[in-house]
Formats: sequence, C-alpha cells, structure tokens
Amino acid sequence: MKITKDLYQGSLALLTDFYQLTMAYAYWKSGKAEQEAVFNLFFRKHPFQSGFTIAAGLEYVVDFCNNFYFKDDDLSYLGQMKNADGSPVFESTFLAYLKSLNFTCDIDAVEEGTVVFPHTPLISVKGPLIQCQLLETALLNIINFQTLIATKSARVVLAAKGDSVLEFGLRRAQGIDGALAASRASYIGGCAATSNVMAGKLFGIPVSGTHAHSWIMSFDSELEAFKAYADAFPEKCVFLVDTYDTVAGIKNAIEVGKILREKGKEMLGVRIDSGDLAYFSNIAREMLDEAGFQDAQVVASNDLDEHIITSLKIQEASVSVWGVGTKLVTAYDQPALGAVYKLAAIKNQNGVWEPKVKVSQQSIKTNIPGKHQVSRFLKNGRAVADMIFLKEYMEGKTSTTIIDPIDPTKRKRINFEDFEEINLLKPIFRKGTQVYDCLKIDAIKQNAQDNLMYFDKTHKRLTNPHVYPVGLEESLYQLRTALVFKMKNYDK
Ligand SMILES: Nc1ncnc2c1ncn2[C@@H]1O[C@H](COP(=O)(O)OP(=O)(O)OP(=O)(O)O)[C@@H](O)[C@H]1O
Ligand SMILES: O=P(O)(O)OC[C@H]1O[C@H](OP(=O)(O)OP(=O)(O)O)[C@H](O)[C@@H]1O
Ligand SMILES: O=C(O)c1cccnc1
Ligand SMILES: [Mg+2]
Repeated sequence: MKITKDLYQGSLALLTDFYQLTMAYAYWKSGKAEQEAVFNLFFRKHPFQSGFTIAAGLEYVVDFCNNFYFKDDDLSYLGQMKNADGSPVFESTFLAYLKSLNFTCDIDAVEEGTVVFPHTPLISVKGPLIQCQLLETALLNIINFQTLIATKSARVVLAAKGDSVLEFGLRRAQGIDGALAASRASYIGGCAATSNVMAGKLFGIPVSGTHAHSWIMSFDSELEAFKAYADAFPEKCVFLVDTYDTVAGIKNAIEVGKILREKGKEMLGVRIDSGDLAYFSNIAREMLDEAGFQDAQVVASNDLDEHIITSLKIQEASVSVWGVGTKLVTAYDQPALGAVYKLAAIKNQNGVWEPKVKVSQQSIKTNIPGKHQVSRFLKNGRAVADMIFLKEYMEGKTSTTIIDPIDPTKRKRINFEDFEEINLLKPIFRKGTQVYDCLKIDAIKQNAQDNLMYFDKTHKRLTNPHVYPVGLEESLYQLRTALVFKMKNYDK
C-alpha cells in the first residue's frame, strides 16, 4: 500500500515540529546542512510494564521516506511565514534548497514484528544532518504509536492463550489515523481480525463482526430478530444474547440455531456483552453443549483488556473468542510509548566520525554514541541476550562482556562460538534508494509470533516480568563512559 498516496495524497514533509524546520534553516545558514550524521531511534522503557515490545510501523516509515519532498504549496506556506518584524522566517534561497532536496539517507531498521528492548535502536539513520533532522518527528510519530499498539495487542493475545481476539476499537480510537494504524498494529500483535472495514481494505487485514443491540431492538422480539438475521446471514450467525435477559437470549439463539441446522447451516455462536462474563459464558457453554451445539463459540466483549481476560481465564470462563476495543486501540493504561531519536555521531570537517553523547542528570537519558549494530544471541532456539555494539570494535574478538547501560554492575560474558547470532538491524535504504522489500502484513504478524517464541515465558509474563538482558559491548560501554567524563570535564 502507498500510505502517503492512499491515505494522505502525497508527501508528508510538513508533518513535523516547526523547530525541525527552523533548525534545518539554521543548519543550512551555517553551512552544516550536508554534514553527515547518525541518529538512532530507541525507547528507554517497555510500555505497560511489559517484559517485551513488538516493533511496528516500518512500512509507513519506508513510504514516508520514499515520498519525502516539499511540494510547491508546502513551500508557499513556509514562504509566507513572517517574523515579528515582518521579515520572512525562511529566505527564498532556502526554500529553493528545500525544493531541490532529495532523500539520500542510509536507513537500517529492525523488521516489523521483531521483539525489541530498551536502548536498542529500532531505526538508525545516516545522512546529511538536515535530512536526518527533518525525519525525526514523523518517524517517532509512526513508530511510537504502532509499536505501542502492537505490544498491547500481543499482551491481549497472550492472555487469551490461543483463543481468537477480534479488534473492535474503531469507534473509540484516537481519530481516523489513530484507528487505522491501531487496527494494523493490533493485527501485527496477533489479533485475528478487525471490525474496521477501511483497515481491512487498505492493509489486507481480515474483517469480521457480529451485530449490535440496535438490531435486536428494532424488532418486536429478540427471537424475531435472530430469525431475520439468520435469513440474511445463515453462514455468519453470532447472536448477541444480552439485550434483555441473557439466559432467555441463549435459549432464543439455540432455537434459531436448530432452524438453521435443519437448513444445513450451523450457528457460529453467541456473544455476551455485559454482566458477569464468567458466570454467563459458563451458562451459555452448558446450554449450547446440552442442545448439541458443542462447536458454537462463546464470544465475550465489554471493556476487556489483558488483565480482565487473565482473570476470566483463572475463573474458568467458557469464552473462546474475545472482542477487544477501547482498551486495546487507545492503549488505555499507557497512552504513549516514549521512543526518542538522538544524534549519536557526526562526521567532522576532516571526514572523521565523532561519536556524540547528551549527558543527562538521569543516567537513563544519557544516549549511546555511535552507529550501532544489535545482535541477538540464541542458544537452543532461546534468546539469551541482546548486544549493542560498534562494528569497528569487534574485529578479531571471539568473546566479550556486555554491560547493562544503566547499571554497570550487571554484566554477561558472551563467548561467540556458544551462540547463534542474529543481526537485528537490516539495511532498508542506501543513499536514499530502498533496498528492502517490506514484509506483507501476514508475514509481519508471523514474525511477531515467531519472535515471541524465542523468549522464555518469564519475559512474557504480564505482571512483573523477568528482565531480559540487553547490554553494551564492553568497548562501546568504555567509549560512552569516556565521552561522558570528557563532557563533564571529569578527565581534567
Ligand atoms: N467475571 C468477571 N471477572 C472480572 N471482570 C469481569 C467479569 N465479568 C465482567 N467483567 C468486566 O467487568 C466490567 C463490567 O463493566 P460494567 O459494569 O460497565 O458492565 P455491565 O454493567 O456488565 O455492562 P454494560 O454497562 O455494558 O451494560 C467490564 O470491564 C467487564 O469486562
Ligand atoms: O468494550 P470495547 O472493548 O470497547 O469493545 C467494543 C464495544 O463496542 C460495542 O458496544 P458499545 O461499547 O458501543 O456499547 P455498549 O457499551 O452499550 O455495549 C460492543 O458491544 C463492545 O461492548
Ligand atoms: O462486530 C461486533 O460485534 C462489534 C463491532 C464493533 C464494536 N463492537 C462489536
Ligand atoms: Mg461498551
């Protein structure tokens, strides 16, 4: 899908914070626009106190970069901006420069569906400073949201323990794009289908659904309503049984199920959308089984999330399909992922790369300098640690120590020959040309499931998960420490 074309009719270069454009102007003015830089996009903490995060949104990023140019009307808009003294904010030669700007960056990124951890880059961008800077806001906007929702979805799907989860969020999502991107990310995280028809069309996601209380209420009786629905959709009957009295509703569903069966059709199930879902789902299961409808599903909905689903599982509720809306697509308990995009290296006037750190009062906010690679080490098909490293420091090494970026007392010795090593960052663009074929949506979803299989269940526990080790390769750790000391003048 051409996201920019199909959804937004063209380039999204103005989908940025104003300060990116003022910096771009100032870079240009001071002759630094074309100086080469490296920026890394990463987050510092998993969302939802999760033990893992699922990366999502890369296809949007690829499309954004492929369509990164300033249209004439974008430039006219920027051209009419005035300073307080009436002078133009951007001089016309700068606007002409923007018009001629071609995307020429190298981009490496983890594939969508990859399980990722704090501090490791999801995207690394190398290119002219001005271009790297102008990508920041859109990349963060795209990756933060889709990664957040894919992770929430994976948690809900894990809680459902193999049952299907249907995403019902459109009506409560954060606006139109919030809904579309959330449906895409929910599918990546493991939902079986969406109720959002436009997401189905745009992204190739299966769509499904039942019917609402209004359908029942538009008839004189529930039984009449079920019969009429069965006439219209004999193959797709999931009857919503809680409009008036849930037990009576289940009886009516069974009655219409029998009529359908006489015609050679099978009722798919019933949906319960209120009340005690453990109690009513068990009653529904018993009544359906007793009437010979062992294959009929019990669908539950109503403000569900991973925690309520877990509780209902513990209560041995007989639900086999879960409809989850609001709390999934709005990431109800954590509305944003805090990924950031930080300058990590810059090429100086002599053509030498200089690693860069921003020193923070909070050590978690001190970034990791340099152009990173990330390796995942596996043993017997199980991920044991991720290592952030600089390629140039690895030549000839057969073993190393990885060091936790926040707590240097946490370390792990890695003998390379003991492990299978996977490189997580893949080449996506080289000098502005796309060199990567984006995965199809079903392959991304599969990638997420396959990736989760690498991790022990202790990391996937929904509360207080075991922390998976991610460390800086020792020479990168030393580089960072030396740079921090230098910036703080501790080495003087
Ligand atoms: N057995 C259960 N254990 C834990 N949570 C449950 C159980 N049954 C239902 N819930 C959850 O409790 C909440 C009940 O919410 P609420 O009281 O608003 O619904 P309701 O009154 O049953 O239905 P509605 O207001 O939609 O008619 C929902 O989040 C639902 O998912
Ligand atoms: O609860 P969610 O996870 O968001 O799932 C979607 C909800 O949307 C529908 O009803 P709606 O909430 O519009 O009306 P209701 O509260 O009266 O059921 C549906 O019946 C679910 O309850
Ligand atoms: O198809 C459904 O049952 C559905 C769709 C959207 C919201 N709630 C339920
Ligand atoms: Mg509701």
